[in-house]
Amino acid sequence: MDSEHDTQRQAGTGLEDSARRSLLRLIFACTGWVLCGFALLQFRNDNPILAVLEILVGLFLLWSAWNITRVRWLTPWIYGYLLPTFCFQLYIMLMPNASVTAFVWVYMVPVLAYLLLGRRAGLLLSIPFMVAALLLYLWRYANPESAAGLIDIGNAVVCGLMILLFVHFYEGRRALAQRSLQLMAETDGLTGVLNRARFHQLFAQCIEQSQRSSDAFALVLLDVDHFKQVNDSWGHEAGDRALQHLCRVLGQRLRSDDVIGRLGGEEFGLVLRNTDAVAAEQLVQTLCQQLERTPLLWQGQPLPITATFGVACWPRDASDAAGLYRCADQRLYRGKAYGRNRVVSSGGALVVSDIA
Ligand SMILES: Nc1nc2c(ncn2[C@@H]2O[C@H](COP(=O)(O)OP(=O)(O)OP(=O)(O)O)[C@@H](O)[C@H]2O)c(=O)[nH]1
Repeated sequence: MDSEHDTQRQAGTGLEDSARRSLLRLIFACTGWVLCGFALLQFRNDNPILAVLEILVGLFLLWSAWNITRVRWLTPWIYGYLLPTFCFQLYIMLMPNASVTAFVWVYMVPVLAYLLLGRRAGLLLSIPFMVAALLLYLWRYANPESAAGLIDIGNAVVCGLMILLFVHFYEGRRALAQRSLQLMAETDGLTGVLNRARFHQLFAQCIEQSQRSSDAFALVLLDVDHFKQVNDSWGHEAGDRALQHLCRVLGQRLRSDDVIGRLGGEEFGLVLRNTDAVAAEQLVQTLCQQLERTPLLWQGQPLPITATFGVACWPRDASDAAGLYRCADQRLYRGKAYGRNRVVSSGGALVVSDIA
């Protein structure tokens, strides 16, 4: 549920954050040194203004390479580098005494744009710069009257198109692979809900957000009743199907921003965002009853599945994550002790589910 939104968001931005920072550091350092080197050549080429400019920008990039791992928002730095760099490449092609080989730098445009921005933004940024570079090339250097001139144009255009095509294809496959790896790392293979580690991560994030915004939310821990008997009587495969069935039933009632995770064996956790104590108790009651009324059909026979729920509400029941977890856990085990198939949601009170 939540993991899907998260992974989709990340997969659309090119490399993951830490890899983008490392790559930017490398790019800034390389560009910084290259600019300082080229500045010396510009001095020799009688172009002191450009030389000074290149030295200043080169030094700034070397300083940025040192600091890029610490900046908070990366995207402005990426655009702040790519846009001036791509414009500068076009400007160099316009300079009267520019070398014809300055044109080759344009082939870096799709490589950098796709790696740093992902497929969509990479394509949108690459196309206008590559088209502009092609028009400049045709205007300045093209000689379509001779066969050799036509071959030059063909080389420049086809090479650019092939780089764009390969990078586009590669970035699509890479993003897909990253998304499926991330899903595997964050979800439980049997039920498809979040695994324990990811659940705890999102739970901690929810605590942090609620501390800032003072929004209420609920943590629910639940454990399938007499699950050993399900395995012993119907077999392990039926037990597996029962766990999948439970997650399906829960998932049908939860909202898309609620979190559901498997904490181990037959124990699950829910984080109900923006839900106060009253709403949480009502919802969990409904979940408990819904589960009881929806048996798993196994080999043509109804296999009853019930669970016991412990509900703890933020900020009513605790002032930190560990306290809230402990509270929900204690309520779950109190529910087990009182006979199972019920919701325990506050103090010593038991809210017994509607068992016929
Ligand atoms: N089929 C299946 N069984 C599992 C899985 N994970 C844990 N189990 C089984 O779940 C059972 C849990 O048994 P217990 O801890 O005694 O709990 P219970 O029988 O549900 O009893 P109460 O929780 O007290 O109601 C064990 O038999 C585990 O082998 C799984 O992924 N698939």
